[in-house]
Amino acid sequence: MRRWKHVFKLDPDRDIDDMALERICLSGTDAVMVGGTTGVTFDNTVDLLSRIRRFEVPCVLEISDREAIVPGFDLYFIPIVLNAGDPDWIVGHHHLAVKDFGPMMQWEQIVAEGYVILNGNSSAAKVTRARTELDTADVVAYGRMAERLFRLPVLYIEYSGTFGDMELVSRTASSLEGARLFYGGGIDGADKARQAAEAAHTIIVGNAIYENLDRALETVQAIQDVEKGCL
Ligand SMILES: CC(C)=CCC/C(C)=C/CC/C(C)=C/CC/C(C)=C/CC/C(C)=C/CC/C(C)=C/CC/C(C)=C/COP(=O)(O)OP(=O)(O)O
Ligand SMILES: O=P(O)(O)OC[C@@H](O)CO
Ligand SMILES: [Mg+2]
Repeated sequence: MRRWKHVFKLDPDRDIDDMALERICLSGTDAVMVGGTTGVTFDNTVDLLSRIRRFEVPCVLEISDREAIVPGFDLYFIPIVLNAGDPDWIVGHHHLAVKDFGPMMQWEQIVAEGYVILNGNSSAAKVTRARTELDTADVVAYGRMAERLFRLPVLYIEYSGTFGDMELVSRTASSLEGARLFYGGGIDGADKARQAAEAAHTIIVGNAIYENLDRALETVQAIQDVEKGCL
């Protein structure tokens, strides 16, 4: 996970045909993450996992619903929304899930993500009642809390559905000393992928898969170009 530069996020609540799924899984992306804010069920998650498992790409579940925790993923990513207005999305659902699953959890498969949600119009912001009116200093402070207070391995800056402020992302990444900065939101092609990859450690491409697959696939090569430029 610490070496991932590019991840595709597939939503179990959205349709993807076999050909498109094959192109995603064979694209050269570092991993496929399964997740979404609404409409994620046990059944649609099992279905997507079994289709992805025809390929060798690492496959992780980002849990957003306790009813849709499916065995068989390589890793489980657990969002903790640091700027949630409703504490259930910081510790509440997690507490109930650990109460149910605690005895059978393989903790080495668990990756906790400190989320900061910055697009107030996104489903994730609405569900968690996120306080999105934040400036760079606020987000840097959340980053320091994530890695220093809570020892989280990942800070996820989430602009889901819109392309964010890369200056803010870059300054936050620079302030982290060990945690990885994941950036997701509005990466719809190579140009935005390059900008995001210059600011963050790992970029996540979601909606573009469903909106323009060819352009979404170009983001993988764009990351490789940024990497070569850094050598
Ligand atoms: C045997 C077995 C199965 C063992 C498994 C054990 C295991 C892994 C247990 C897990 C225990 C645990 C701590 C679970 C957490 C439970 C939980 C529900 C936590 C809350 C997560 C959370 C804060 C969700 C809020 C929403 C959110 C941040 C979702 C993340 C994904 C996201 C933002 C997607 C974007 O959504 P999208 O649908 O694309 O949005 P748009 O419509 O805007 O595009
Ligand atoms: O869907 P987009 O806007 O690409 O965002 C990706 C991801 O961060 C969503 O959780
Ligand atoms: Mg989405």
